Amino acid sequence: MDALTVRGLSRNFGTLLVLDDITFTVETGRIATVLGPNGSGKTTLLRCVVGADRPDSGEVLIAGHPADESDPGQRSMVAAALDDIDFFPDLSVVEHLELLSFAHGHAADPVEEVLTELGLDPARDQLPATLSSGQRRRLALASCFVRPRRLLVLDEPEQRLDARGKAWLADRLRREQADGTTVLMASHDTDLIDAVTDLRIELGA
Ligand SMILES: Nc1ncnc2c1ncn2[C@@H]1O[C@H](COP(=O)(O)OP(=O)(O)OP(=O)(O)O)[C@@H](O)[C@H]1O
Repeated sequence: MDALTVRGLSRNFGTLLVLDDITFTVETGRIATVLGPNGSGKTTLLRCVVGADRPDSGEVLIAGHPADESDPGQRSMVAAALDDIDFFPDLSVVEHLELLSFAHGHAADPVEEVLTELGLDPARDQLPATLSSGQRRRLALASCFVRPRRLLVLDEPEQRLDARGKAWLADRLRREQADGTTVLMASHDTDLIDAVTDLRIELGA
């Protein structure tokens, strides 16, 4: 079964044609990376895949079905960390993760494990506004890992991570893959791309 199919997808903003007839398929358990210079449409493509933006033409199929944000079954399959994550200002790090884990009905309770893995345990009681930019990025990634997922969509997940964080990320993505999760990410980090990518999706400038 193909986890993700994008077919003939186009998106323009006014006269600017950002995505021009993009087609690709990602098989289950593969890691696909969207590559391209600044402004080439990587974020726009990921936003169209998760339903945060609508393409002008073309379609997105998730596990063979048209992408539909209002479908609870499909929503529960897709975990995303794009670059516009809003946190609840009055919920601490641990409260955020507990809320997400609970709301998505995760069978296990992975919050403590994920806090430790992401190095967020010392900041567990802090509010988002008091976190460093790297810690906020880690919280965004942690939010994906405390919930069930079959498709993981990440926009430049390496952003703001230190060297150890980047090494962890490559390892984590390989573990996601080993668990049968499909990954679609945009990245500029050649080490990460070379370490994990099965399928390269190149966008022009
Ligand atoms: N809502 C919008 N309205 C107008 N233009 C937009 C909008 N969203 C994106 N764009 C434009 O579309 C183009 C692609 O943007 P996008 O963020 O998808 O690029 P990107 O490949 O992710 O870039 P980067 O590598 O810098 O993150 C840019 O020229 C951007 O200015």
